[in-house]
Amino acid sequence: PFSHMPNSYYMDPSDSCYEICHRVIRDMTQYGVCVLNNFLGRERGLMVLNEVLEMYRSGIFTAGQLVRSNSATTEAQTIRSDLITWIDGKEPNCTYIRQLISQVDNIILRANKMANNGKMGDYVINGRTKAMVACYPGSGSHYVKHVDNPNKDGRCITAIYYLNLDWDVKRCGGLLRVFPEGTNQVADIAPIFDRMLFFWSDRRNPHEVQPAYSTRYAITLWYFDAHEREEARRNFKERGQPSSSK
Ligand SMILES: Cn1c(O)c(C(=O)NCC(=O)O)c(=O)c2ccccc21
Ligand SMILES: [Mn+2]
Repeated sequence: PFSHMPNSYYMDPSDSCYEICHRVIRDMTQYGVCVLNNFLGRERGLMVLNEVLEMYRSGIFTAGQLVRSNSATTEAQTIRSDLITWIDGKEPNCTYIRQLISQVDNIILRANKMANNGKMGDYVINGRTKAMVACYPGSGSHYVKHVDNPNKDGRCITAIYYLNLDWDVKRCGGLLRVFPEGTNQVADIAPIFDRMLFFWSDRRNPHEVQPAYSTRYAITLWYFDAHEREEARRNFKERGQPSSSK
């Protein structure tokens, strides 16, 4: 639960898209963070989980940045040990992941239109990255405190879908701790099964993944703001760097 933020919202299959979008707009506008529980419902959530487990078993995940030896000392300092793979959802055996992605697209794009004069947080959302499927293999794997988009690369909303059945933070760790800018209070979000999380990707929401002691899966999408993205691509061109394809 959030000390200064909304309690996460328990979705119900009868919820209309309007109600959900309204909730997203309200929480993002007021807190910059929004949590929706029971996002797909147990059955479809399990189908997404099975597709991710199958992908993991097939070995297509690549190590994040496993270790970077710390020159000052001999032992290799593990800076993050996540395993990731990028998918667009059209791959074989990704039917349910594809449905999840289009469900999130639906909500984000409609919420963006519904918000006052077609903007949510003054953004005009016109695209997103591929889906990043991430696995923390347990044994203390973690992700240091960071900002997803510190330098205006165009990403405005981070959307994370968690897949972890029976996740107990006391036993398994893996808590997402968000440090919202401008307050000394934190938002602790457990990566529990069928939970959907949205937050502004910029410096308003530094966050960390605390050490995980069980295998921890999540699927992340980053949504682009049209103007910021266009500006970022222009800057890349001027600096002669190919604008990233994502
Ligand atoms: C694996 N992983 C991440 O888990 C997060 C992240 O913030 N995750 C939050 C979470 O899983 O709750 C990231 O932001 C991230 C960024 C680039 C590459 C990999 C990344
Ligand atoms: Mn992040």
